[in-house]
Amino acid sequence: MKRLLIKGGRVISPADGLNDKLDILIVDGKIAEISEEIEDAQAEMINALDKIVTPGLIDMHVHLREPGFEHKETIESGTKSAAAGGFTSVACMPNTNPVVDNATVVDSIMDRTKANAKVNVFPIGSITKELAGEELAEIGFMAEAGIVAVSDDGKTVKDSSLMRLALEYVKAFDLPVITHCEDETLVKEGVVNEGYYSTITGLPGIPTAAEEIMVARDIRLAEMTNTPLHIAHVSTKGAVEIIRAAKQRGVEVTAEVTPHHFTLTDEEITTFDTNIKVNPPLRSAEDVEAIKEGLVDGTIDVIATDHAPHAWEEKDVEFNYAPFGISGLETALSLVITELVKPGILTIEEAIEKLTINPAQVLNIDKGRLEVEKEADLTVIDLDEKYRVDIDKFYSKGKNTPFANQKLYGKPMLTIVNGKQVMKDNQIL
Ligand SMILES: NC(=O)N[C@@H](CC(=O)O)C(=O)O
Ligand SMILES: [Zn+2]
Ligand SMILES: [Zn+2]
Repeated sequence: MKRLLIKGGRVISPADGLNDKLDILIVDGKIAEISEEIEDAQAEMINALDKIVTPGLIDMHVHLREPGFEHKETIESGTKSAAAGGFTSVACMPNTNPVVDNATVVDSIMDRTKANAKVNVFPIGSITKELAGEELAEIGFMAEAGIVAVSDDGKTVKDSSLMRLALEYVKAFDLPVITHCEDETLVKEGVVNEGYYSTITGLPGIPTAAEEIMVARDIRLAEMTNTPLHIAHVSTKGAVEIIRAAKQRGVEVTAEVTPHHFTLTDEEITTFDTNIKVNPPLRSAEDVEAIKEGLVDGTIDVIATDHAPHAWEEKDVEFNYAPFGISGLETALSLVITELVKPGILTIEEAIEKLTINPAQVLNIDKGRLEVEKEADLTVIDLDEKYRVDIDKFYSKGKNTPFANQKLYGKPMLTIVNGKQVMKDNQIL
Protein backbone atom coordinates (compact mmCIF):
# COMPACT_ATOMS: atom_id res chain seq x y z
CA MET A 1 0.00 0.00 0.00
CA LYS A 2 1.32 3.39 -1.05
CA ARG A 3 0.95 5.97 1.72
CA LEU A 4 1.60 9.71 1.45
CA LEU A 5 1.29 12.13 4.35
CA ILE A 6 1.05 15.89 3.71
CA LYS A 7 1.87 17.55 6.99
CA GLY A 8 1.36 20.98 8.43
CA GLY A 9 -0.14 22.85 5.49
CA ARG A 10 -2.98 25.33 5.55
CA VAL A 11 -5.72 23.32 3.89
CA ILE A 12 -8.16 25.50 1.95
CA SER A 13 -11.15 23.88 0.32
CA PRO A 14 -14.04 26.32 -0.05
CA ALA A 15 -16.50 23.60 -1.06
CA ASP A 16 -15.77 21.67 2.15
CA GLY A 17 -15.64 24.74 4.36
CA LEU A 18 -11.99 24.06 5.17
CA ASN A 19 -9.41 26.71 6.00
CA ASP A 20 -7.27 25.21 8.74
CA LYS A 21 -3.88 23.80 9.52
CA LEU A 22 -4.45 20.12 8.79
CA ASP A 23 -2.65 16.95 7.79
CA ILE A 24 -3.84 14.82 4.87
CA LEU A 25 -3.13 11.11 4.55
CA ILE A 26 -3.39 9.51 1.12
CA VAL A 27 -3.55 5.73 0.84
CA ASP A 28 -3.57 3.97 -2.52
CA GLY A 29 -4.48 7.06 -4.46
CA LYS A 30 -7.41 8.05 -2.26
CA ILE A 31 -7.73 10.53 0.58
CA ALA A 32 -7.80 8.37 3.73
CA GLU A 33 -7.90 11.00 6.46
CA ILE A 34 -7.94 14.77 6.95
CA SER A 35 -7.31 15.85 10.52
CA GLU A 36 -5.22 17.96 12.84
CA GLU A 37 -2.38 15.62 13.69
CA ILE A 38 -1.81 12.45 11.72
CA GLU A 39 1.15 10.20 12.47
CA ASP A 40 2.04 7.41 10.07
CA ALA A 41 5.47 5.79 10.21
CA GLN A 42 5.02 3.97 6.89
CA ALA A 43 3.98 6.98 4.86
CA GLU A 44 6.21 9.14 2.70
CA MET A 45 6.12 12.54 4.39
CA ILE A 46 5.67 15.86 2.63
CA ASN A 47 6.36 18.96 4.66
CA ALA A 48 3.74 21.56 3.75
CA LEU A 49 4.51 23.96 6.57
CA ASP A 50 3.79 27.57 5.49
CA LYS A 51 2.23 26.26 2.28
CA ILE A 52 -1.36 26.16 1.08
CA VAL A 53 -2.94 22.80 0.25
CA THR A 54 -5.97 22.90 -2.03
CA PRO A 55 -8.11 20.55 -4.08
CA GLY A 56 -6.32 20.00 -7.40
CA LEU A 57 -6.80 23.03 -9.64
CA ILE A 58 -9.14 22.63 -12.61
CA ASP A 59 -8.73 24.43 -15.92
CA MET A 60 -11.94 24.12 -17.87
CA HIS A 61 -10.61 25.77 -21.05
CA VAL A 62 -7.44 24.46 -22.69
CA HIS A 63 -6.38 23.63 -26.22
CA LEU A 64 -4.28 20.45 -26.19
CA ARG A 65 -4.08 20.48 -30.02
CA GLU A 66 -4.04 16.68 -30.36
CA PRO A 67 -5.08 15.22 -32.76
CA GLY A 68 -3.82 17.17 -35.73
CA PHE A 69 -1.70 20.03 -34.43
CA GLU A 70 0.98 18.12 -32.52
CA HIS A 71 3.60 20.65 -33.57
CA LYS A 72 1.81 23.15 -31.29
CA GLU A 73 1.07 20.83 -28.35
CA THR A 74 0.25 17.20 -27.53
CA ILE A 75 -1.79 15.58 -24.79
CA GLU A 76 1.54 14.66 -23.19
CA SER A 77 3.19 18.09 -23.39
CA GLY A 78 -0.04 19.95 -22.58
CA THR A 79 -0.77 17.87 -19.49
CA LYS A 80 2.85 18.20 -18.31
CA SER A 81 2.33 21.95 -18.67
CA ALA A 82 -0.92 21.64 -16.67
CA ALA A 83 0.81 19.69 -13.90
CA ALA A 84 3.62 22.26 -13.82
CA GLY A 85 0.95 24.96 -13.40
CA GLY A 86 -0.68 23.14 -10.48
CA PHE A 87 -3.65 21.81 -12.45
CA THR A 88 -4.84 18.25 -11.85
CA SER A 89 -7.72 18.36 -14.36
CA VAL A 90 -8.21 20.07 -17.67
CA ALA A 91 -11.10 20.19 -20.13
CA CYS A 92 -9.90 20.31 -23.72
CA MET A 93 -11.51 22.16 -26.60
CA PRO A 94 -12.56 20.37 -29.78
CA ASN A 95 -10.91 22.60 -32.42
CA THR A 96 -8.47 19.84 -33.36
CA ASN A 97 -8.02 18.07 -36.70
CA PRO A 98 -10.19 16.10 -37.02
CA VAL A 99 -12.59 18.17 -34.95
CA VAL A 100 -14.02 16.41 -31.89
CA ASP A 101 -17.47 16.10 -33.45
CA ASN A 102 -18.03 12.33 -33.14
CA ALA A 103 -17.49 9.55 -30.60
CA THR A 104 -14.50 8.02 -32.40
CA VAL A 105 -12.39 11.14 -31.85
CA VAL A 106 -13.53 11.28 -28.21
CA ASP A 107 -12.50 7.63 -27.76
CA SER A 108 -9.13 8.33 -29.29
CA ILE A 109 -8.52 11.28 -26.94
CA MET A 110 -9.51 9.05 -24.01
CA ASP A 111 -7.06 6.35 -25.17
CA ARG A 112 -4.23 8.81 -25.69
CA THR A 113 -5.00 10.33 -22.29
CA LYS A 114 -4.68 6.94 -20.63
CA ALA A 115 -1.34 6.37 -22.34
CA ASN A 116 0.24 9.82 -22.18
CA ALA A 117 -1.49 12.27 -19.85
CA LYS A 118 -0.08 13.51 -16.54
CA VAL A 119 -3.41 14.92 -15.33
CA ASN A 120 -7.11 14.15 -15.78
CA VAL A 121 -8.40 15.17 -19.20
CA PHE A 122 -12.11 15.88 -19.82
CA PRO A 123 -12.91 16.26 -23.52
CA ILE A 124 -15.37 18.84 -24.80
CA GLY A 125 -17.23 17.95 -28.01
CA SER A 126 -18.13 20.41 -30.72
CA ILE A 127 -21.62 21.83 -31.17
CA THR A 128 -21.54 21.60 -34.96
CA LYS A 129 -19.88 19.21 -37.39
CA GLU A 130 -16.38 20.38 -38.28
CA LEU A 131 -17.15 23.62 -36.41
CA ALA A 132 -18.80 24.68 -39.64
CA GLY A 133 -21.94 26.01 -37.96
CA GLU A 134 -24.21 24.13 -40.36
CA GLU A 135 -25.47 20.98 -38.64
CA LEU A 136 -25.23 19.55 -35.15
CA ALA A 137 -22.32 17.27 -34.26
CA GLU A 138 -22.98 13.74 -32.95
CA ILE A 139 -23.63 15.08 -29.47
CA GLY A 140 -25.50 12.03 -28.16
CA PHE A 141 -22.78 9.55 -29.11
CA MET A 142 -20.12 11.90 -27.78
CA ALA A 143 -22.04 12.16 -24.49
CA GLU A 144 -21.95 8.36 -24.23
CA ALA A 145 -18.23 8.46 -24.94
CA GLY A 146 -17.71 10.85 -22.03
CA ILE A 147 -17.62 14.50 -23.11
CA VAL A 148 -18.38 17.00 -20.33
CA ALA A 149 -19.69 19.90 -22.44
CA VAL A 150 -20.11 21.08 -26.00
CA SER A 151 -18.52 24.13 -27.59
CA ASP A 152 -17.53 25.47 -31.00
CA ASP A 153 -14.76 27.45 -29.26
CA GLY A 154 -12.73 29.44 -31.73
CA LYS A 155 -16.00 30.23 -33.48
CA THR A 156 -19.49 31.42 -32.68
CA VAL A 157 -22.45 29.40 -33.94
CA LYS A 158 -23.62 32.13 -36.29
CA ASP A 159 -27.05 30.70 -37.01
CA SER A 160 -29.25 31.60 -34.04
CA SER A 161 -31.79 28.90 -34.74
CA LEU A 162 -29.06 26.25 -34.84
CA MET A 163 -27.75 27.54 -31.51
CA ARG A 164 -31.28 27.30 -30.16
CA LEU A 165 -31.52 23.73 -31.41
CA ALA A 166 -28.19 22.85 -29.76
CA LEU A 167 -29.39 24.28 -26.45
CA GLU A 168 -32.61 22.22 -26.69
CA TYR A 169 -30.80 19.08 -27.76
CA VAL A 170 -28.12 18.96 -25.03
CA LYS A 171 -30.79 18.88 -22.33
CA ALA A 172 -31.29 15.17 -22.96
CA PHE A 173 -27.64 14.57 -22.05
CA ASP A 174 -27.28 17.09 -19.23
CA LEU A 175 -24.40 18.87 -20.92
CA PRO A 176 -23.59 22.56 -20.59
CA VAL A 177 -22.99 24.63 -23.71
CA ILE A 178 -19.83 26.74 -23.68
CA THR A 179 -20.05 29.68 -26.04
CA HIS A 180 -17.29 31.68 -27.74
CA CYS A 181 -18.93 35.02 -28.42
CA GLU A 182 -18.00 37.13 -31.41
CA ASP A 183 -20.16 38.54 -34.14
CA GLU A 184 -17.96 37.81 -37.16
CA THR A 185 -19.69 40.45 -39.26
CA LEU A 186 -18.35 43.06 -36.81
CA VAL A 187 -14.96 41.43 -36.31
CA LYS A 188 -14.08 41.35 -40.02
CA GLU A 189 -10.28 41.49 -40.34
CA GLY A 190 -9.85 42.83 -36.80
CA VAL A 191 -6.85 41.69 -34.79
CA VAL A 192 -6.87 43.93 -31.69
CA ASN A 193 -9.35 45.84 -29.55
CA GLU A 194 -10.97 48.73 -31.40
CA GLY A 195 -10.09 51.98 -29.64
CA TYR A 196 -7.34 54.50 -29.10
CA TYR A 197 -4.49 52.00 -29.50
CA SER A 198 -5.87 50.42 -32.66
CA THR A 199 -6.08 53.91 -34.09
CA ILE A 200 -2.52 54.92 -33.26
CA THR A 201 -1.03 51.59 -34.36
CA GLY A 202 -3.19 51.30 -37.46
CA LEU A 203 -4.04 47.71 -36.55
CA PRO A 204 -7.60 46.70 -37.53
CA GLY A 205 -9.92 46.77 -34.52
CA ILE A 206 -12.52 44.44 -33.04
CA PRO A 207 -15.26 46.42 -31.26
CA THR A 208 -16.43 45.31 -27.81
CA ALA A 209 -19.96 45.13 -29.26
CA ALA A 210 -18.88 42.12 -31.35
CA GLU A 211 -18.61 40.15 -28.12
CA GLU A 212 -21.53 41.70 -26.29
CA ILE A 213 -24.07 41.10 -29.06
CA MET A 214 -23.39 37.37 -28.97
CA VAL A 215 -23.28 37.21 -25.17
CA ALA A 216 -26.72 38.83 -25.14
CA ARG A 217 -28.05 36.55 -27.88
CA ASP A 218 -26.85 33.35 -26.25
CA ILE A 219 -28.15 34.36 -22.85
CA ARG A 220 -31.59 35.00 -24.36
CA LEU A 221 -31.49 31.60 -26.06
CA ALA A 222 -30.38 29.89 -22.83
CA GLU A 223 -33.20 31.62 -21.01
CA MET A 224 -35.71 30.56 -23.62
CA THR A 225 -34.59 26.92 -23.61
CA ASN A 226 -33.75 26.71 -19.90
CA THR A 227 -30.34 25.23 -20.57
CA PRO A 228 -27.16 25.99 -18.61
CA LEU A 229 -24.87 28.25 -20.63
CA HIS A 230 -21.23 29.04 -19.94
CA ILE A 231 -19.61 32.11 -21.50
CA ALA A 232 -15.96 31.57 -22.41
CA HIS A 233 -13.22 34.18 -21.97
CA VAL A 234 -15.28 37.28 -21.09
CA SER A 235 -13.29 40.39 -22.02
CA THR A 236 -15.54 43.46 -21.96
CA LYS A 237 -17.32 45.63 -19.44
CA GLY A 238 -20.56 45.36 -21.39
CA ALA A 239 -20.39 41.54 -21.35
CA VAL A 240 -19.92 41.58 -17.57
CA GLU A 241 -22.97 43.83 -17.23
CA ILE A 242 -25.13 41.62 -19.45
CA ILE A 243 -24.13 38.48 -17.51
CA ARG A 244 -24.71 40.19 -14.16
CA ALA A 245 -28.20 41.27 -15.18
CA ALA A 246 -29.01 37.77 -16.48
CA LYS A 247 -27.90 36.15 -13.22
CA GLN A 248 -30.03 38.63 -11.30
CA ARG A 249 -33.14 37.51 -13.14
CA GLY A 250 -32.28 33.86 -12.55
CA VAL A 251 -30.82 32.70 -15.85
CA GLU A 252 -28.57 29.66 -15.49
CA VAL A 253 -25.49 31.33 -16.92
CA THR A 254 -21.89 31.07 -15.76
CA ALA A 255 -18.79 32.81 -17.03
CA GLU A 256 -15.01 32.61 -17.06
CA VAL A 257 -12.13 35.03 -17.52
CA THR A 258 -8.53 34.35 -18.40
CA PRO A 259 -5.50 35.62 -16.49
CA HIS A 260 -4.37 37.71 -19.47
CA HIS A 261 -7.70 39.52 -19.62
CA PHE A 262 -7.58 40.61 -15.97
CA THR A 263 -3.87 41.51 -16.19
CA LEU A 264 -3.13 43.27 -19.49
CA THR A 265 -4.70 46.06 -21.53
CA ASP A 266 -4.66 46.89 -25.22
CA GLU A 267 -1.84 49.35 -24.58
CA GLU A 268 0.41 46.28 -25.02
CA ILE A 269 -0.23 46.31 -28.77
CA THR A 270 2.08 49.29 -29.22
CA THR A 271 4.95 46.73 -29.02
CA PHE A 272 3.49 44.81 -32.00
CA ASP A 273 4.53 41.66 -30.13
CA THR A 274 2.42 38.84 -31.58
CA ASN A 275 2.48 37.08 -28.19
CA ILE A 276 -0.20 39.48 -27.04
CA LYS A 277 -2.43 38.64 -30.02
CA VAL A 278 -5.32 36.69 -28.60
CA ASN A 279 -9.01 36.19 -29.12
CA PRO A 280 -10.90 37.97 -27.68
CA PRO A 281 -8.33 40.77 -27.81
CA LEU A 282 -6.83 42.49 -24.79
CA ARG A 283 -9.22 45.31 -23.97
CA SER A 284 -9.12 48.75 -22.34
CA ALA A 285 -8.26 49.56 -18.73
CA GLU A 286 -11.95 50.19 -18.10
CA ASP A 287 -12.82 46.68 -19.29
CA VAL A 288 -10.11 45.16 -17.08
CA GLU A 289 -11.54 47.07 -14.11
CA ALA A 290 -15.06 45.77 -14.85
CA ILE A 291 -13.76 42.21 -15.13
CA LYS A 292 -12.17 42.50 -11.72
CA GLU A 293 -15.47 43.77 -10.32
CA GLY A 294 -17.18 40.80 -11.95
CA LEU A 295 -14.74 38.46 -10.25
CA VAL A 296 -15.36 40.11 -6.90
CA ASP A 297 -19.17 40.10 -6.99
CA GLY A 298 -19.41 36.58 -8.44
CA THR A 299 -20.63 37.54 -11.92
CA ILE A 300 -17.52 35.72 -13.13
CA ASP A 301 -17.51 32.24 -11.62
CA VAL A 302 -14.39 30.71 -13.09
CA ILE A 303 -10.80 31.54 -13.92
CA ALA A 304 -9.68 29.48 -16.94
CA THR A 305 -6.52 29.86 -19.01
CA ASP A 306 -7.75 29.39 -22.59
CA HIS A 307 -4.28 27.84 -22.98
CA ALA A 308 -3.73 28.30 -26.74
CA PRO A 309 -0.20 27.17 -27.65
CA HIS A 310 1.22 27.95 -31.07
CA ALA A 311 4.58 27.11 -32.65
CA TRP A 312 7.27 29.77 -32.56
CA GLU A 313 7.43 30.09 -36.36
CA GLU A 314 3.67 30.62 -36.55
CA LYS A 315 3.86 33.60 -34.19
CA ASP A 316 7.08 34.94 -35.73
CA VAL A 317 5.29 36.79 -38.54
CA GLU A 318 3.66 40.17 -39.08
CA PHE A 319 1.00 40.98 -36.48
CA ASN A 320 -1.94 40.62 -38.87
CA TYR A 321 -0.87 37.13 -39.95
CA ALA A 322 -0.05 35.61 -36.56
CA PRO A 323 -2.56 33.17 -35.05
CA PHE A 324 -4.55 34.24 -31.97
CA GLY A 325 -3.61 32.64 -28.68
CA ILE A 326 -1.57 32.70 -25.46
CA SER A 327 0.12 29.76 -23.76
CA GLY A 328 -1.36 30.07 -20.28
CA LEU A 329 -1.10 27.00 -18.08
CA GLU A 330 2.26 27.72 -16.49
CA THR A 331 1.65 31.32 -15.45
CA ALA A 332 -2.06 31.22 -14.49
CA LEU A 333 -1.78 30.54 -10.77
CA SER A 334 1.01 33.10 -10.32
CA LEU A 335 -1.03 35.74 -12.16
CA VAL A 336 -4.04 35.03 -9.94
CA ILE A 337 -1.88 35.42 -6.85
CA THR A 338 0.11 38.44 -8.12
CA GLU A 339 -2.77 40.37 -9.70
CA LEU A 340 -5.77 39.39 -7.57
CA VAL A 341 -4.79 37.89 -4.23
CA LYS A 342 -1.74 40.00 -3.24
CA PRO A 343 -3.50 43.32 -4.02
CA GLY A 344 -6.54 42.17 -2.01
CA ILE A 345 -9.02 41.99 -4.89
CA LEU A 346 -9.90 38.37 -4.17
CA THR A 347 -9.22 36.43 -0.99
CA ILE A 348 -7.23 33.26 -1.48
CA GLU A 349 -10.42 31.29 -0.71
CA GLU A 350 -12.34 33.10 -3.46
CA ALA A 351 -9.51 32.58 -5.91
CA ILE A 352 -9.35 28.86 -5.12
CA GLU A 353 -13.11 28.56 -5.52
CA LYS A 354 -12.82 29.91 -9.07
CA LEU A 355 -10.04 27.44 -9.81
CA THR A 356 -11.60 24.32 -8.26
CA ILE A 357 -15.22 23.81 -7.23
CA ASN A 358 -16.75 26.37 -9.58
CA PRO A 359 -15.38 24.89 -12.82
CA ALA A 360 -16.19 21.40 -11.46
CA GLN A 361 -19.79 22.46 -10.97
CA VAL A 362 -20.07 24.04 -14.41
CA LEU A 363 -18.86 20.80 -15.99
CA ASN A 364 -20.73 18.57 -13.56
CA ILE A 365 -17.60 16.59 -12.67
CA ASP A 366 -16.93 15.03 -9.30
CA LYS A 367 -13.83 17.10 -8.56
CA GLY A 368 -12.87 20.28 -6.75
CA ARG A 369 -13.25 19.00 -3.17
CA LEU A 370 -11.13 17.27 -0.55
CA GLU A 371 -13.14 14.31 0.65
CA VAL A 372 -12.20 11.08 2.36
CA GLU A 373 -12.39 8.07 0.03
CA LYS A 374 -12.25 10.23 -3.10
CA GLU A 375 -9.33 10.27 -5.56
CA ALA A 376 -6.55 12.40 -4.12
CA ASP A 377 -6.11 15.35 -6.49
CA LEU A 378 -4.25 18.09 -4.63
CA THR A 379 -2.12 21.14 -5.25
CA VAL A 380 0.42 22.52 -2.78
CA ILE A 381 1.06 26.23 -3.27
CA ASP A 382 3.73 28.59 -2.00
CA LEU A 383 2.06 32.01 -1.90
CA ASP A 384 5.26 33.96 -1.34
CA GLU A 385 7.73 32.44 -3.76
CA LYS A 386 8.94 35.15 -6.13
CA TYR A 387 10.40 34.16 -9.47
CA ARG A 388 10.97 35.24 -13.04
CA VAL A 389 8.96 33.57 -15.84
CA ASP A 390 11.38 31.47 -17.90
CA ILE A 391 9.83 30.22 -21.13
CA ASP A 392 12.78 27.87 -21.68
CA LYS A 393 11.54 25.97 -18.64
CA PHE A 394 7.96 25.69 -19.93
CA TYR A 395 6.75 22.13 -20.42
CA SER A 396 4.28 23.41 -22.99
CA LYS A 397 5.51 23.45 -26.57
CA GLY A 398 3.84 26.86 -26.76
CA LYS A 399 6.27 29.56 -25.63
CA ASN A 400 3.82 32.23 -26.79
CA THR A 401 3.33 34.26 -23.64
CA PRO A 402 3.42 38.00 -23.01
CA PHE A 403 4.64 37.29 -19.47
CA ALA A 404 8.12 36.05 -20.39
CA ASN A 405 10.76 37.36 -17.97
CA GLN A 406 8.17 38.98 -15.70
CA LYS A 407 8.54 38.76 -11.94
CA LEU A 408 5.56 37.01 -10.39
CA TYR A 409 4.53 35.83 -6.94
CA GLY A 410 3.20 32.46 -5.90
CA LYS A 411 3.90 29.07 -7.34
CA PRO A 412 2.57 25.55 -7.25
CA MET A 413 5.20 23.42 -5.49
CA LEU A 414 3.56 20.03 -5.78
CA THR A 415 0.79 18.56 -7.94
CA ILE A 416 -0.80 15.27 -6.93
CA VAL A 417 -3.13 13.40 -9.31
CA ASN A 418 -4.91 10.27 -8.08
CA GLY A 419 -2.51 10.13 -5.16
CA LYS A 420 0.54 10.24 -7.40
CA GLN A 421 3.04 13.11 -7.31
CA VAL A 422 3.23 14.32 -10.90
CA MET A 423 5.08 17.62 -10.36
CA LYS A 424 7.41 18.58 -7.56
CA ASP A 425 9.50 21.77 -7.42
CA ASN A 426 9.06 22.46 -11.14
CA GLN A 427 10.04 18.94 -12.18
CA ILE A 428 7.59 16.60 -13.86
CA LEU A 429 7.90 13.20 -12.20
N1 LIG B 1 -8.13 32.18 -27.76
C1 LIG B 1 -7.41 32.20 -28.86
O1 LIG B 1 -6.84 33.25 -29.16
N2 LIG B 1 -7.25 31.11 -29.64
C2 LIG B 1 -7.88 29.84 -29.48
C3 LIG B 1 -9.30 29.83 -29.93
C4 LIG B 1 -10.26 30.40 -28.93
O2 LIG B 1 -10.17 30.16 -27.72
O3 LIG B 1 -11.20 31.10 -29.33
C5 LIG B 1 -7.07 28.81 -30.27
O4 LIG B 1 -7.54 27.67 -30.46
O5 LIG B 1 -5.92 29.12 -30.64
ZN1 LIG C 1 -12.70 31.08 -27.83
ZN1 LIG D 1 -10.23 28.66 -26.45
